[in-house]
This record gives sequence, C-alpha cells and structure tokens, in this order.
Amino acid sequence: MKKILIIDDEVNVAVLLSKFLTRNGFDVTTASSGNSGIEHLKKNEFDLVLCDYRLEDTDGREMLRLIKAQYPKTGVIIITGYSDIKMAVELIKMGAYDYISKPLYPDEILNTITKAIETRQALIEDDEAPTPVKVVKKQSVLSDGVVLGTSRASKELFRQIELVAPTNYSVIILGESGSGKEEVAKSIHMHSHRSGQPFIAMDCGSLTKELAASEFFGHEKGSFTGAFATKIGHFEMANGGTLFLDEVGNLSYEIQAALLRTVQERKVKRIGSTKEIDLDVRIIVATNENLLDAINKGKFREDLYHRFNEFIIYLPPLRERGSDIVLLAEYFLRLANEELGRNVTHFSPEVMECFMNYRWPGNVRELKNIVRRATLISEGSEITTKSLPLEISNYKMPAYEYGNQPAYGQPLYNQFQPQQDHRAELKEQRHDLKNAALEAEYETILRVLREVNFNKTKAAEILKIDRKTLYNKMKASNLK
Ligand SMILES: Nc1ncnc2c1ncn2[C@@H]1O[C@H](COP(=O)(O)OP(=O)(O)OP(=O)(O)O)[C@@H](O)[C@H]1O
Repeated sequence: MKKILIIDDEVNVAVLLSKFLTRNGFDVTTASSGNSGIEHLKKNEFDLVLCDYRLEDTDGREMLRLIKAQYPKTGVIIITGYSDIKMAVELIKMGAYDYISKPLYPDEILNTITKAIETRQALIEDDEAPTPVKVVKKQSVLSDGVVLGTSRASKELFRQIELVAPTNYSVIILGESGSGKEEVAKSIHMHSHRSGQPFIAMDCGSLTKELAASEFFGHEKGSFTGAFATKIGHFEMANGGTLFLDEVGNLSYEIQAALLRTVQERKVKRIGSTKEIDLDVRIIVATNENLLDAINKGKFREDLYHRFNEFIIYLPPLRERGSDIVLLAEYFLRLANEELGRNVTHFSPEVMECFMNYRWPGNVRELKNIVRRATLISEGSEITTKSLPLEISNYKMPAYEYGNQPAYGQPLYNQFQPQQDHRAELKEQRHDLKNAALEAEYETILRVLREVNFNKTKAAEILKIDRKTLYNKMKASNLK
C-alpha cells in the first residue's frame, strides 16, 4: 500500500483528504505542522507528501527544500490557496512533482497523486534520484523538429513556453494563420510531464455543427441515425495528455456550452451512453481572431474564454521575426531535399533579400511551401530568384520600411530584372493526368489562399468547397 503524508494546518482539509485517500487505497498519515511532518518523515518512508504552502511554523518552499535534500525519492505535491503561475514554476523547478490550488477537486487530486507515485516508482526502478519533471532544453535552433529561432521575438516566445509548459494551465495561443500555433502547442506538450501521453489536435474551423459533439465527446453505436459504429471522441483520445483546439473561435455557441461543462466537470459521456469517463486533459487553444471582439458580438462565451485564459501566448507574424526567416528557410531546404531527393545546398543572396523583404501573409506555412517548390524546380545547387513566384521576387517594400541598406549583405535585387516563371517547367515534369489535375488544384488553392491572406474560411468560400475539404486538401499537398 502506498504511503502518503499530508501536512496541513487546516484540520478540516487534512481530515477530508485523509478519508478520501484512505477510501482510495492509500495508507495516510496526517501532520498539522511542518515540525510534526518532519518527525513523521524521520520515522517512516513515504511515497508522497502532500504539503500545504502556508503553514504556521514554516512554508511549502522550505518543506520542499528539506524533503528533496533528505528524502530525494519522496514525491512532493504542494497545495496552495490561490493560483500563481510564477510560484508554480518555481516550486516545480525546485523538484515538486506538481502544484494544486484550492478548491481541491477529488479527481484531479487522485490523478495527480497516481501519476506522482508512478513517476517515483519509475525513478526507483531506474535507480535515479533527480527531479521527475522534464526541464525544457535550452537550445536555440531545433527541438522536436521545431525551429525555435534566434530573434528577440522568438526568445521571448521560448521563455513563455518554458514558463508555462510544466504547469497544468490552459493556454490561449494568439497568432496569424500559418505562424506556427500548432507547433507552439506541441512544444508546450513535449516539455510538460504529459509528453509521454497523447497530443491530439482538432481543427475547430472544419467541424460541422452536426458532427462537432460527436467529434468532441464520441458516440455509441446506434445512438443516432448514421452512428454505425462506436466512436471515441477527441477528449477521450487525449486523456492523460493535451487537447489542442485550433481556430476555437469558430465553434458554435451550443458546442461551447457543452465544452464548458466538460472542462468544469472533468468528465465526459459519449453520446448515447450513461457511463461517465474521468478526464485529465490539458487544453491549449489557438485563434487568429480577436476572441474579446467575438465575446462582445455574442459569438463566444465569456465563461469559456476565462476557463481557457489561464495563460496567453502571442505568436508574432513571420515578418516580425527577422533572423528566424533565414533559420527557417535553411531548415525547410533540408526537409525539402530529404523529401524530394534533391541536393540543393543554398539560397542566393538575392533570394534571401526577397525573403527578408516580403511580408509573408501566410507566415511560416507560406515560407515552407515556397522553399519546397523552389527546391523542386531549381536546376543547380543554388536557389535563385528564378525559382520564386513573381509576387515574392517582385515584391517591393514601401519606401518607409525599406531603408537604404541591402538586407542580406549583397547588392539590392533589381526588380526590373526579367523574370522567368518556372511553374510551366514544373508542369512538364508531370506526365500523367492525375498528377496534372492535382498540380492544377494545388496551384488554384495556393493562389486563392494568397489572395485572401491565407484566411481558410474565405478561401473555402471562393473555392466553393467546405473548410474540411480545404483542410484535407491542404494537408494532402503539404500546404498545412
Ligand atoms: N518554428 C517552426 N519550426 C518548424 N516548422 C514550423 C515552425 N512554425 C511553423 N512551422 C510549420 O509551418 C506550418 C504551419 O504551422 P502551424 O500549422 O503550426 O500554424 P498555425 O498557426 O497553427 O496555422 P493555422 O492558423 O492555419 O492553423 C506547418 O507545416 C509547421 O510545421
């Protein structure tokens, strides 16, 4: 039986917790002060200590320091009366397994305790003593296939990811389309203690009203016409891990209400089932629209917004990320070479200058795409301006933005230089009809996306397809 020590000077809380944990199969000891807690620690070996932050004779930080020094394999969870992200991060860095704030939810406590004990067990088996919490890697370029960038904006972004990742806070990521919001969400997940659990991404923009509930909560076979088989919802799939809701502002008001209930109660019921499933899911949402505006217009629920708004990350557009453009372009060139079996080694200085000047309405997604196409159609080892679409190679910055110095070390690119569009050549490489049709579809989608600044809702309208179809086509042709 696993042994837990509760240190809390609020006797009612200690008694309630002790009864609840005993009922759930733990061997519980309580102490009403730091000193008596220390006495218990000297006499018995505990798997876990649940320690209140404010104690009459000491505080949670001191207790944590002492336990980590003298009983390094005992897990510590700190309980506080209010939620404070800075303190949470500090305690976790000092070696606390987690930090929970009052009011205490039984399921949350049980989940956290179980995980803390499992982690301790793994540590004992590996015969390792250090903190079970993963520390975010401090490298500046690549982590998990994500270019972290070296611009000031990227460094600040990284600092925020590092701050929030180890906590259980819900996060809102704000940023233009294609700026890398999903990559940020993945980084948060990968650097949290949930990294071994699923990361499930949902594009809320492509959910139809009819299917949304089923996608979120799942359904039982036969629960409505068309429910031919049991379906597991995204909440259930993400259990233990992170659920990422992209373009959350597009959800209907009704589904927002159901979402709020699920998040508050931490339980989910498949449609057509009476069985409640306990949930331990961290939620990260992303949006490229102003949710406060949506709240004012009655399109987004304020209570749901506050549930999500425990931490906000603003992701700057690519045009504001200076040196990152070079790093990203070089990274995408490597990816494209691998994917297409090419050996293009570098960009000409003029290309880099175009990249630095262009406004990138489609952000990182557009850059990735442009580099991939240029790699495909380039003839030698260098990507020159001939391989860029005219709108990029001919892009001229407004004079007030341009300044007098070349941006990338070499003479300014002459915008009147004759341009050759190699897309015709690319088409010639495609011999069969299916590829030609796909190529034409790709060109049309890309052109429309550019026209509407990569707004997928508008693009789907112009292309006369629904958002889900657009989303799938973008994914299939590597535009996503
Ligand atoms: N820092 C990065 N490193 C490597 N690839 C990146 C980075 N940021 C974005 N990308 C790539 O750019 C593309 C767009 O990124 P992502 O889907 O995360 O953007 P988004 O902001 O979520 O877009 P949307 O608003 O349209 O959902 C993806 O292919 C992604 O892999």
